[in-house]
Amino acid sequence: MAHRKIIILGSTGSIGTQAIDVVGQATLPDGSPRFSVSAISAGGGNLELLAQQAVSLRVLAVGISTHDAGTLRSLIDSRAAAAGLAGFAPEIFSGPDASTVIAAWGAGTPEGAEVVLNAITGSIGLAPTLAALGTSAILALANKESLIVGGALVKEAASPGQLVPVDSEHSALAQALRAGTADEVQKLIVTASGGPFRGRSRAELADVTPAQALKHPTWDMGPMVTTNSATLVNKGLEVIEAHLLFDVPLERIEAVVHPQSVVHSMVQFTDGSTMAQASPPDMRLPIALGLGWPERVPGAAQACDWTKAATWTFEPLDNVAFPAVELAKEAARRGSTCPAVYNAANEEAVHAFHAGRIGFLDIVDTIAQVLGEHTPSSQLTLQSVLEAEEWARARTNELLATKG
Ligand SMILES: NC(=O)C1=CN([C@@H]2O[C@H](COP(=O)(O)OP(=O)(O)OC[C@H]3O[C@@H](n4cnc5c(N)ncnc54)[C@H](OP(=O)(O)O)[C@@H]3O)[C@@H](O)[C@H]2O)C=CC1
Ligand SMILES: CC(=O)[C@@H](O)[C@H](O)COP(=O)(O)O
Ligand SMILES: [Mn+2]
Repeated sequence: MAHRKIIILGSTGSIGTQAIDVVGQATLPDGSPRFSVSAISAGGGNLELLAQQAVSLRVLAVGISTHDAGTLRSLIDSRAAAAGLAGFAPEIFSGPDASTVIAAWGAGTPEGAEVVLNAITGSIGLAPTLAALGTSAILALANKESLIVGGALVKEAASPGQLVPVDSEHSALAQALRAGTADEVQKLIVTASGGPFRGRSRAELADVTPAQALKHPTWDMGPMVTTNSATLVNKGLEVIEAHLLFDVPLERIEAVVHPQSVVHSMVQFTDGSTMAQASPPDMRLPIALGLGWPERVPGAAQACDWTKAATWTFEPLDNVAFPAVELAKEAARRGSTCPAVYNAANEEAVHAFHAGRIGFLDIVDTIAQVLGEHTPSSQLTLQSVLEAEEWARARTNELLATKG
């Protein structure tokens, strides 16, 4: 166990702020900090918080995807002065490539990070993911979208053991997979809370509102992933994520509804044994494991309380009301640029839903239509992914303009 320098991309979000919490708590056996943060980045939607993080973590570099470097600098200056840190002046990078620059910040120098946590939301995280994989750092990946849209490109860029999942289900699978060899694995079972609309029929989903979709039953997360949990698109993305991370064929990956979100996923082995990872729903556990991988971080989160009565239930997915998982599997089977189209269409439709332009059912219906119209590129390259995404976003918005 040794001290690790980390970089956090998306530091102001749900995962980013919980990661900073983990960093503040974790110590080495001698009581010294286990982690320190050398650089952070965010979208620029919350400059106050970013400046406060930069000063309290004493980072060496900060990135924002907007062009507000001047505002950020003055916010950092005034917070640093108030904290008695005159002269504190981290490097600031601004503009659309800032997180990509931060992802590789200090690489190859003594200041370089041992772990990069990508906690950006959306497929905009692809370039930072590839940049982090171009260094010798471990990539602790919360930004599932970059793996799904980049597919083989991301896998090829990763050296063995470099890509470590932070997503709760995939962290659970990675832990359960420690119990057996690859040829002993029969199935991966990815659990789903079922979201706020679990149990509803398709007809009963027609009038649900954005506010209702943002009321997740078990997790407190950013708006995109919360909405994706409501449509089950999140589970579709996670089935593809599991397929890519663990090289298990899609037909041997199942999603099952587990409303309590305590069993985070399971591996079924060929002898009939199932290994499950269980803990109360708290992302600090998989975040800490991602930062410390392969070592656990003691005290990262509360364990289950076995002195209290508890019930865990499991039920099959309703693929009629929630066809997003089957659709994701179809996208992954077709391969190439199809998963990128699935994700891009979803990102656009979710924005339209929250803007009140379309209904809830239009989200997955539109993904299906756009995916159906897509001709996958013959070769998966960064260029073909970006082109497919651009086409999918434009086509989605064209279709959505006729709804509402
Ligand atoms: N939240 C959770 O519990 C879980 C999340 N995940 C995954 O983790 C990722 C992050 O989710 P979550 O933390 O909930 O999301 P949030 O919306 O809470 O946070 C997103 C972060 O990304 C930053 N960001 C947005 N756009 C850009 C950009 N162009 N460049 C750089 N940074 C940007 C935001 O900055 P700002 O707002 O300051 O502009 C913010 O810091 C997603 O992929 C999600 O699916 C997976 C499992 C659980
Ligand atoms: C915490 C986490 O990993 C989320 O991705 C979670 O999976 C969302 O819950 P759902 O199971 O409802 O999608
Ligand atoms: Mn998850």
